[in-house]
Amino acid sequence: MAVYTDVTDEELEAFLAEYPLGEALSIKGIAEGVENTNYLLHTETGFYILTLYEKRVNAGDLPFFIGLMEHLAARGLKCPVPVKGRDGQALRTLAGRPACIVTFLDGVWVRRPGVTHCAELGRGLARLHHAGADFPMDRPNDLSVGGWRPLYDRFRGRADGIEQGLEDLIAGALDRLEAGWPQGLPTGVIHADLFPDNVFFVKEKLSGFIDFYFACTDAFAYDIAICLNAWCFEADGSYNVTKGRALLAAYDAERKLSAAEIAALPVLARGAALRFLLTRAHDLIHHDPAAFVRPKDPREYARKLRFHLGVESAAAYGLEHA
Ligand SMILES: Nc1ncnc2c1ncn2[C@@H]1O[C@H](COP(=O)(O)OP(=O)(O)O)[C@@H](O)[C@H]1O
Ligand SMILES: N[C@@H](CCOP(=O)(O)O)C(=O)O
Repeated sequence: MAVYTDVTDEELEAFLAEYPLGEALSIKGIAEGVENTNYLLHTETGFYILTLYEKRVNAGDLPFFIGLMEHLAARGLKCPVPVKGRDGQALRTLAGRPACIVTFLDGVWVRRPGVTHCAELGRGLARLHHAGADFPMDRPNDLSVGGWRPLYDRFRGRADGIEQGLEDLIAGALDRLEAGWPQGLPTGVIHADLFPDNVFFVKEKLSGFIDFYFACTDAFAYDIAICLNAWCFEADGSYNVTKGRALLAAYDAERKLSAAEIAALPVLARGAALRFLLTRAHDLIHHDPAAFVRPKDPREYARKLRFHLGVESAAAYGLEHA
């Protein structure tokens, strides 16, 4: 359960006094999520999400995340909008944590996305990339190729305890990716964590994106590679090319992929698989048994990485003109 920080009635009352939202009618901790504390807040003016940023979020990055949500929403993308207090600020402190209220998004996330959801996602992702194109701030991706080895070093020697052979898999993939990571691809704001739990749907229509706290400046095609990993594999570990085709065709119809992006897709997909394998393995090994959050399974991403290591062309992902 992702409620790391409790808020007392007095703290909430003083916090809310800074906003034109009326008094609190109820506040409930949200069990879902991993990184931050989220509350569903009901006030006299409606429902909101109150987020307290926990240790993995660098406070210096918050103006980027808050500014990005404001920017994307102003361009018509459906995402939470930070609510400003009477002083014009969206970001302040609550219970010793940086905190922000954002608007509530309707919809639910889909546990088992189908082909139609993947097409909606592809279209939505391309729109997100277009909407972020003129966002003036930069945030380097600290979880791209340059960040993987230092992360691996924090649990090197313990990977085979998760699964026999993991150490060789990671070391081999790291060497290859560091030597051949694509450069010069079209770049801009990417979400970088667009898993199904961060995309809301109403019936089969995408109703919005949440959780922009890994967003950064990086190659657009890397965001696509993250989505192929997170949306297009089945529970048995197989890649569903029909889902991949739907995602890629819908993206390409909205934002044309360049030849360089298409050629880079297999390497980017390996990198995306390694990135989530590393963070999951790290979080599992360093897991505090007293914490409520259940670590995600790194072996799922080891399987995906092995699949991508055997892919030579984006055609294998379902891209028609690869
Ligand atoms: N703007 C929002 N509107 C509606 N629900 C939200 C919103 N933001 C977060 N939530 C709820 O909170 C949960 C956790 O949010 P998330 O941003 O993924 O947390 P974390 O950053 O801790 O992973 C979501 O699954 C969703 O149920
Ligand atoms: N999507 C990541 C973990 C981050 O969790 P989120 O709740 O912030 O999306 C993974 O699956 O490893």
